[in-house]
Amino acid sequence: MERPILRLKNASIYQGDSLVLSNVNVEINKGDFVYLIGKTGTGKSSFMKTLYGDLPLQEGEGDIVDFNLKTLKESEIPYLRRKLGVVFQDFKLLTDRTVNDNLFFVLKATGWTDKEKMNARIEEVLDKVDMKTKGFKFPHELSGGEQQRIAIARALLNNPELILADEPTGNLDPQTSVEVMEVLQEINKNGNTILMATHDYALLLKYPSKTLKCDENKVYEVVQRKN
Ligand SMILES: Nc1ncnc2c1ncn2[C@@H]1O[C@H](COP(=O)(O)OP(=O)(O)OP(=O)(O)O)[C@@H](O)[C@H]1O
Repeated sequence: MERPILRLKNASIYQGDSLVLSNVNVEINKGDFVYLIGKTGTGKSSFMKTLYGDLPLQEGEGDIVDFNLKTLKESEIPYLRRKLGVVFQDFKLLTDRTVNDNLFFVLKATGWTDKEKMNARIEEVLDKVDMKTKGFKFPHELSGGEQQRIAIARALLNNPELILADEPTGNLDPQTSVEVMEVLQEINKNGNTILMATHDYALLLKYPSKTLKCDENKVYEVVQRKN
């Protein structure tokens, strides 16, 4: 069997000295779409941050896209992030440049040099999120849902093995959330693995999938009722 994309074993996650999650055992396999739910302050963001190297894993074991989180060095973090696509609630687009230049910036920063290939890749990812005609726009000229679709396109640039989306619909109205979710579903159908933290139970009901819940310092899988 293929190795899981993410595997945490007896992992404990701390913010400073305080324990946020203990004894976490989680596996995510290629092609999975997994939700991470839980009340505010239960540790969803801390969990995500540990996965993209923003919080060190202090206890237990963790392997993600072939990196060992326990022994991860500061200098390895950029390489880990290249194999991950991270999407945030507040989009985090650079406001002083167009969509194309936002995407170009990331390609350049991750070692791409051939202009033709860069432009072709930008067109490809914009097409995946149905934003091919909006490359010349500045972020402030786009709606929240459109900005999030650009952020998803940006996450796809380097063909990530795993997409980590932390409350990607948190700033969007229900209709726009569904549109962004459709994009994520489509990307998942095309083979991308996605872990998405969310508060939005309506999305969970509409698009049921494997669900992990943070509660009382633990992470456990929720069995969804089918009715
Ligand atoms: N930078 C930090 N320094 C210290 N404590 C923190 C920090 N960030 C979060 N915490 C604490 O860690 C715990 C988990 O917070 P976290 O942000 O991971 O929860 P969350 O489930 O993502 O919440 P939300 O849904 O509100 O984003 C909380 O008790 C929070 O106060």
